[in-house]
Amino acid sequence: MPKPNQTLGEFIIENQADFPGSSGELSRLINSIRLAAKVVNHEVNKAGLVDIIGAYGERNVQGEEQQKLDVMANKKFIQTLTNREIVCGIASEEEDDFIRIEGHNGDDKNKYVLLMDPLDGSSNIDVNVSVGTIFSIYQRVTPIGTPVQMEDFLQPGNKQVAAGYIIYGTSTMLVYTTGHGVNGFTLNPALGSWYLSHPNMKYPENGRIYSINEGNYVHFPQGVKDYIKYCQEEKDDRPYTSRYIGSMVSDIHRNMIKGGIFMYPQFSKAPSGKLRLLYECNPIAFITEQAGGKASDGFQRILDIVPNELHQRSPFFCGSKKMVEKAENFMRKSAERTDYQSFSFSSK
Ligand SMILES: O=P(O)(O)OC[C@H]1O[C@](O)(COP(=O)(O)O)[C@@H](O)[C@@H]1O
Ligand SMILES: [Mg+2]
Ligand SMILES: [Mg+2]
Repeated sequence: MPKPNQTLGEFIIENQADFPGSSGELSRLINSIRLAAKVVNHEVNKAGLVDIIGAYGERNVQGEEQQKLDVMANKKFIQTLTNREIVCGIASEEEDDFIRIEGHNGDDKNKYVLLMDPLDGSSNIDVNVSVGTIFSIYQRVTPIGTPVQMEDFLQPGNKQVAAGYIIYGTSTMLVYTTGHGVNGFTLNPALGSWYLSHPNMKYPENGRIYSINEGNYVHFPQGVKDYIKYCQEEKDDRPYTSRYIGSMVSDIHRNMIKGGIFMYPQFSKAPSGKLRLLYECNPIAFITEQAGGKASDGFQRILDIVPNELHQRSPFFCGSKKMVEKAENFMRKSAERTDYQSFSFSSK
């Protein structure tokens, strides 16, 4: 049972017991992430003082303008994990292809791959609003000792062995799961140590916060419009409160503590949604389910989606179980109506 104010280092050692016979490689990997997060936190906190905000001048594989902090965070995580020879491969939002990480003897001795969104909420960097880092860890499926392959990364989310996020906000927190519940650690900047501040995090089953970029309203599927109307209706415990930070990690973190739903659906300008399945939706969905919440693409469980591309996108509905179920009902009903209308139109 987690002890309040336990340090992350102590917690990792103590929870090694969750993995009888394990090599300790996953613990060392979490430890490396803990270190990289501190390095990035240090840079994020200086944003505005040093020349680290603004555009980097290049576009990533998704065609998005990279921010200097995107590139810095990407570099720091890759450097830290490479130096510690703790993964056999890394995939990142800021890298076109996956990176093979060889040991210093040129061997491929490690069994884990890491996928990451090094800086989440890039549009908020310059305006001093909280941003984050998201990571997802899998055991490779190709033999140890051979070069890592694309199939090691294109695994469904239900195969994750660990996932987490770091939030660089009013305080800096690392929240993660290894499939045994969700725990949150707060960095004490003076001591440089992470302390267990949020043991055993649980989503309230229901909530009163809905989180979506309503600026896209007219382009949303009818089911989403119906659900937003439902949230805004003067009835029972509604209307709900609308909150949207625009950094997914921060919106999700708030909803997990207070109860709520976060939605980034498909819409006419983004037919598959915006968020990336492998390093945004999957890790957040794993944490959400481990905290008693629910995550889907409006119809299917996110963790059961079988990926076929490294940077593929997915619609995302995530949060308190009852709220996500309600939103899914509206999506299903409107889909049935559309099917009926297209059927009745086609049969005429
Ligand atoms: O500005 P929009 O379209 O609402 O998008 C905001 C969403 O995009 C993101 O910023 C995408 O993540 P990145 O910043 O890592 O590219 C999410 O954090 C956020 O929820
Ligand atoms: Mg992101
Ligand atoms: Mg990003």
